[in-house]
Amino acid sequence: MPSKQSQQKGCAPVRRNMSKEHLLQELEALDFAPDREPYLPPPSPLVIVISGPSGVGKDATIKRMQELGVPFHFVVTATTRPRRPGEVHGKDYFFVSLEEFAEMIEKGELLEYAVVYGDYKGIPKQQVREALASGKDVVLRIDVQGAATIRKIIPNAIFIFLTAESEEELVLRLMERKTEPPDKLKLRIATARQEMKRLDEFDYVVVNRDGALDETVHRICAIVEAEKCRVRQRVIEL
Ligand SMILES: Nc1ncnc2c1ncn2[C@@H]1O[C@H](COP(=O)(O)OP(=O)(O)OP(=O)(O)O)[C@@H](O)[C@H]1O
Ligand SMILES: Nc1nc2c(ncn2[C@@H]2O[C@H](COP(=O)(O)O)[C@@H](O)[C@H]2O)c(=O)[nH]1
Repeated sequence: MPSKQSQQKGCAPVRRNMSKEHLLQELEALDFAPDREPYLPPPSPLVIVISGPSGVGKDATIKRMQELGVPFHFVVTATTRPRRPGEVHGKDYFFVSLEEFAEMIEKGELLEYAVVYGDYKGIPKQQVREALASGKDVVLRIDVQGAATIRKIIPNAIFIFLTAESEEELVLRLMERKTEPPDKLKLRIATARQEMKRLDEFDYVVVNRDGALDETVHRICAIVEAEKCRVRQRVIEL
């Protein structure tokens, strides 16, 4: 820690009292022109996969990130699942018919697709490409089997596993959400048990604690920030 005296004398930052223009003029007088190019290129856009069992809070987390103005493109996936009350076409999902989904598969428009709890779900390839081309980070919200597929296609993506603190907490969240009848809810819990065993396939795990959504968002942002400071950037090729 420098003493007060050294801060006042020798260590005071030079530029505080002089304009950049003035300093550049001084350099010019010395016949020295520093390179104006930035030392580093801007960090590469990232693909961030947010996965984990049904009901852990993937959607709630992403929505909160959007509310807080975290910059990223959320990929709206396509599904044959019937729309739930309050869900918006083009915002939560692209709700399509079975025939439309089959056509998307046939035309090669989906980066990944799977049957999730009896309905088709898939990631529109073009959306991911366009967002990355515009320099935006891309967030994919998918189930654990989908994350495994994406790891094969985009090995340099960041894989974040979101979990609740316990199975009990997960069940309570799903029950409170009231979106599934009891038999379907049981299937989601049974699937969650299997999915928890695949934690090892992920790069990061974040516990979405009860009532602590902002803490979850903070952790995810911290992961992304750290990734942007990597010396060897993750390069995404699609
Ligand atoms: N940290 C939290 N504390 C309390 N409740 C939460 C928390 N995070 C999410 N929830 C609630 O839990 C329920 C499930 O959350 P959400 O729908 O986001 O889960 P999900 O992982 O996206 O589920 P699915 O995979 O089925 O789409 C919602 O009612 C949500 O408001
Ligand atoms: N493999 C994929 N999983 C997806 C995709 N879009 C959403 N999901 C996941 O499905 C489950 C169930 O979602 P719900 O809205 O019916 O509750 C959940 O884990 C989603 O993240 C996708 O394109 N591919």
